[in-house]
Amino acid sequence: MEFSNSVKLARTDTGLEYFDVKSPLCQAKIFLQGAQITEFIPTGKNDLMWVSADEDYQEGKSVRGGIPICWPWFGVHDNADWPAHGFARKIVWRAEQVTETSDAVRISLSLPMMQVDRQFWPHESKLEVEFILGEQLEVRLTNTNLGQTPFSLTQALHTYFPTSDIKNTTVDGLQGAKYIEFGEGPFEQSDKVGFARETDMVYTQAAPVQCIHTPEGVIEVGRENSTSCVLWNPWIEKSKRLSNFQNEEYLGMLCLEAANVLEDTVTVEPGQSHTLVTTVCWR
Ligand SMILES: O=P(O)(O)OC[C@H]1O[C@H](O)[C@H](O)[C@@H](O)[C@@H]1O
Repeated sequence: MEFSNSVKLARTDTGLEYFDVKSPLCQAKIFLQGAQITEFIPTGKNDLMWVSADEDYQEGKSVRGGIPICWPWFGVHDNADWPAHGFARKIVWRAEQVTETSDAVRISLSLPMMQVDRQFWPHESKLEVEFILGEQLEVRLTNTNLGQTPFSLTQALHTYFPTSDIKNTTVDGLQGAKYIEFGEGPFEQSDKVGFARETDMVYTQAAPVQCIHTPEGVIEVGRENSTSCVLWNPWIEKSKRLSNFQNEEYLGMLCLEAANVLEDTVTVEPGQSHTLVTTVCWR
C-alpha cells in the first residue's frame, strides 16, 4: 500500500508490518508493532539506529534495537510479574496519518486502548507518537488525559545507537547531572562518560542535549519535556543473558534514552497532555 511518494507499507517475512520510507532526505523503517522505528538513515550518512544481527522480528516481541517505546512504566515494575518497560512496545499500534512536505515525512500512530489490559492501565487516556523524518529524526510521544482524575506514569524512548567501538566512544553533556546506578546513589557526573564495564545509569537533572562521540562521528541527542535520561551498555556478562543479542554485540552499541523517570515522573491532569520529545542527528 502506498501512502505518499516516499512512504509505503511493507511486511517482513515473519509477517510484521512496517512503514518503509524512502524520501529525498532520508530512509526509515517504522514497525506498527510497538510503533518502533528501527532504521533512520539521513541521505548520504550512516544509519543512526542500531539493531541486533540476531533480531528475528517476531509477533509479540519488541525488536532489539531502534527505539522501543517504554510505557506506561520504565524498567521493572514494583509488581515483578508485570512486563519490564510496560506493554506498549509489544502491541500493534494504529496508523493514524502520513503526510509529506519538502522538509519532512510525518507519520503518526496511536496505541489502541481497546487492546490494553485495564489491570495495567485503568485510566481514560490517549497515547500517540509522531515521527518527523527529515534531515534529522524527531519523535514526539504524547499522553492525553481523557478522564476525570490525574494519572502518573514513567516512560522512555529507548534509543539504540551504533558505534564501531564502544571502548572509543564517549558521551558528553551529562556533566553536573545526578545519577542512580544499580539502585545506588545519587552520584554526580563529573566528566564525560566512557565505557569499560556494564553501564546502567539513570540520570536526573540532565541538560537537554548530549553528544555521543563515536569513531564514525558525533551523534547529537536532544530531549524536550524530559529532565531524565538513561545510559546503558550491557557489557560482557549481561549480553549473554539478553534475548536477540549476540554475545559480542555490546562492543558496537549503546542506549541513550530520553525518559521521564524518578523525580521526573509525569503527572497528567484531566484534559491536559504531555509530550516527550527526542531529536537525533549526525552533527
Ligand atoms: O532487555 P530489555 O527489557 O529490553 O531492557 C534493556 C535495558 O533497558 C534499560 O536500558 C534498562 O536500564 C536496563 O536495565 C535494561 O537491561
